[in-house]
Amino acid sequence: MKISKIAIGGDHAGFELKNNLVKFLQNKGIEVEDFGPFTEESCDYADVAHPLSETVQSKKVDLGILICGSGNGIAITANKHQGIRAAICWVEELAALARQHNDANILVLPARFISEAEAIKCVEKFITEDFEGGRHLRRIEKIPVN
Ligand SMILES: O=C(CO)[C@H](O)[C@H](O)[C@H](O)COP(=O)(O)O
Repeated sequence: MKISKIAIGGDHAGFELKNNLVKFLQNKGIEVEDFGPFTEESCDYADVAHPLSETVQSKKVDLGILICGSGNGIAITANKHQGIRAAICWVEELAALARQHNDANILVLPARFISEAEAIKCVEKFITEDFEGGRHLRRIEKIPVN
C-alpha cells in the first residue's frame, strides 16, 4: 500500500518524539496531519486519540501514529473506535507484524520506553509492510464488538 498521508498525535509525554517523527515523515515526502499537542504542557491523551482515530476510520489518511508515555492509555482509547486496530510497538519486528498479521491502522509508540532510533525503525516498517490477508483476515474479521 502506498502511504501518502499520515495522521500523528499524542500527549505531552510524546511531544518531542512526535515532532521528530513529523520531520522524518515529511522528509520522506509523506503528508502529515498533526493532531498535537503543540506544547509540552501536560494534556490528556484521549483529547487527541479520539479525533485522530475518527480521521483514520474515515480513511481521510492512510495510517495513524499515536504516542504517549507508555502507549497504554492512548491505545485503549483508539481501540474503542470501530475499525481501528491500534498496536503498541517498541521494536521494529512488532511494527512489521502489526501490519502483516493484524492489518493495524494505528501505530502506538511508548515514548518513555523507546529510543528515537527504534521509533523511526518502527515507523519505517509500519509504512512499508503490507497486510498478508488469508488466515489473518479471517481472524481480524472476528474482532468487532465495540
Ligand atoms: O498511557 C499513558 C496513560 O495511560 C501515558 O503513559 C501517559 O503519557 C502518562 O500517563 C502521562 O503521565 P504524567 O505523569 O501525567 O506525565
